[in-house]
Amino acid sequence: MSTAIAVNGAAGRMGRTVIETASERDDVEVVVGFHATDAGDIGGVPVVESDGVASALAEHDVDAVVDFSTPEAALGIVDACIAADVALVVGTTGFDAEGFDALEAASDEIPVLKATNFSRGIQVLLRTVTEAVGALDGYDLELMETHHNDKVDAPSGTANTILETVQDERDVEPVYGREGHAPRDEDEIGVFARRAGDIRGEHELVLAGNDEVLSLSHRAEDRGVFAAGALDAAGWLVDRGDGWHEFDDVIDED
Ligand SMILES: NC(=O)C1=CN([C@@H]2O[C@H](COP(=O)(O)OP(=O)(O)OC[C@H]3O[C@@H](n4cnc5c(N)ncnc54)[C@H](OP(=O)(O)O)[C@@H]3O)[C@@H](O)[C@H]2O)C=CC1
Ligand SMILES: O=C(O)C1=N[C@H](C(=O)O)C[C@H](O)C1
Repeated sequence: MSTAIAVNGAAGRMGRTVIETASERDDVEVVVGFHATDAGDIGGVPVVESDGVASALAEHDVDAVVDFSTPEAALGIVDACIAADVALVVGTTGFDAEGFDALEAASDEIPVLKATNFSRGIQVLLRTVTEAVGALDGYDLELMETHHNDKVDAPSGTANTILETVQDERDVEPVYGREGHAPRDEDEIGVFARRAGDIRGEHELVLAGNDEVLSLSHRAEDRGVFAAGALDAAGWLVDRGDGWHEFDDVIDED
């Protein structure tokens, strides 16, 4: 039986990609989409206004919502998901601490899975970051990301996740985009965000020391990679209980 999915942010770059990616699979079906205003029909999927989310979840018998929208729009559907007892997969980035706490609180009542990056390669990169930073004590660390020119949050959610992963291993302070007289401190990590063209998403952590440079990098070549991971997560999540879940657990169980 396929998982019935609703897409929040259906008219956006990722929302449209999720609808297209799901249309090529048998295990998931996008049954409805949500947009701030009436967006008609996208890829054969009815898209309803966000004030109709609660009734649409019931009417379309939705199992899971996949959200790629804005922090405000994501938080705007949480109560409806709880009321309908629907699992929530969040791909949106750029939440502040309060927004993140609201998602965590929702996970007391429904299954919630949030990932800043639904590519499998990035999950493996995160594991590698832990190993490399743990093993290469004292190496200088620098973090770079590059995205399309319409991206609004910086650094990217993924860069923040890489930074947190580094900080779990080593006590480093981020310095964002150096400028002027800015000698490097041994306990800092430079963080840089570039925006250009339609670059799907590039991340690189450089570890330099001991007359060598280790570069851990990832490049997404198509938004379909994120859509596929989010749909995998949705199918996995509907069989789980209420609580906070990680994408790493999804790829571990394949
Ligand atoms: N976790 C991951 O793997 C990935 C995460 N992302 C993240 O996903 C998010 C979306 O990215 P992207 O698709 O490129 O951005 P877009 O701006 O293309 O899409 C966001 C969409 O959400 C819509 N929206 C605004 N308000 C609402 C609302 N109240 N209800 C429903 N929809 C609404 C926007 O409409 P309008 O334009 O009319 O305002 C827009 O169409 C970003 O935070 C991005 O960082 C992106 C790729 C991968
Ligand atoms: O906005 C994007 O495009 C992307 N956003 C995510 C992020 O902020 O890390 C994931 C991916 O890099 C694409």
